[in-house]
Amino acid sequence: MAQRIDVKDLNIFYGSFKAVADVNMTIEPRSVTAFIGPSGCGKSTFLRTLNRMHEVIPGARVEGTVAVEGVDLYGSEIDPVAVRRQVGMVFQRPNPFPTMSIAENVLAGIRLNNRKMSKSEGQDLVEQSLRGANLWNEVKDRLDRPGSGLSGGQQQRLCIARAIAVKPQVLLMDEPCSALDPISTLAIEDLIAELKSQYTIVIVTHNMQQAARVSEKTAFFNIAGTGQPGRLIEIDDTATMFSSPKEQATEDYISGRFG
Ligand SMILES: Nc1ncnc2c1ncn2[C@@H]1O[C@H](COP(=O)(O)OP(=O)(O)OP(=O)(O)O)[C@@H](O)[C@H]1O
Repeated sequence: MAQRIDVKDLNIFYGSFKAVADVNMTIEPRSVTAFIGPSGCGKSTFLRTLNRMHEVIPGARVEGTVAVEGVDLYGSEIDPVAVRRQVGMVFQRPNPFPTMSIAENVLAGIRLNNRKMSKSEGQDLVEQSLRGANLWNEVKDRLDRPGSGLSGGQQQRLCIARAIAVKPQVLLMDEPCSALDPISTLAIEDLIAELKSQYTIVIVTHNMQQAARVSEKTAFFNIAGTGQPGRLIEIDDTATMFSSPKEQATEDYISGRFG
């Protein structure tokens, strides 16, 4: 199911402000790629262009291409809704639908996509997705209770279950652990390690140890100054990035000298 992403000459705008300039990168399937860099360098903005969430913001647009398995997501014949089904997203704050039950939350993405399924098919998918998100054992006896009654870490795993229920090829995660305690963070990191055998995973994180723990590749973004666009400085194997990066700016950031 995992797919490769090729980004070419990507420039990202909010109105006339160029927020990110000239990104070229390949994101490998069945692996985790981490985006790191100082605040405002455009990590989240870039992440949102990988499933066309960026253009939901009025005035926001991109130039360049984002190809998933060779197909440009921004091609004129491409339906953005289909893109978001293929490329799922998990956000910083767990955001289950508060009035829906745990089971309904898992199926919410399917329902939005208007897919009809029988009750037993729905039940199977709920179980399969919750198992996939390492949450089944904790919630199997209260599937009809509100998703908002779970702990923060459980809610985030519920959101991951909701994302994988639509069977995406790619999972984008924007600081998925920043609102979680260390134990829940570990649970999510373990889950990411399991999911990467099936999905292409991209994670934005401020936590350098987390990038080192979970990812195969790390991309460092930087910004030259206020009002300047963010740029990709380098992307390499995570072990190399954290031991012998090619660029001085990467070394300075990783060693905590700035950012
Ligand atoms: N909705 C928006 N409208 C206009 N400008 C925006 C919008 N969202 C982000 N920006 C700007 O785009 C630039 C990149 O922001 P972005 O949030 O992508 O950075 P980031 O690296 O993810 O930062 P952080 O680590 O603080 O989350 C910033 O200058 C930001 O102010």
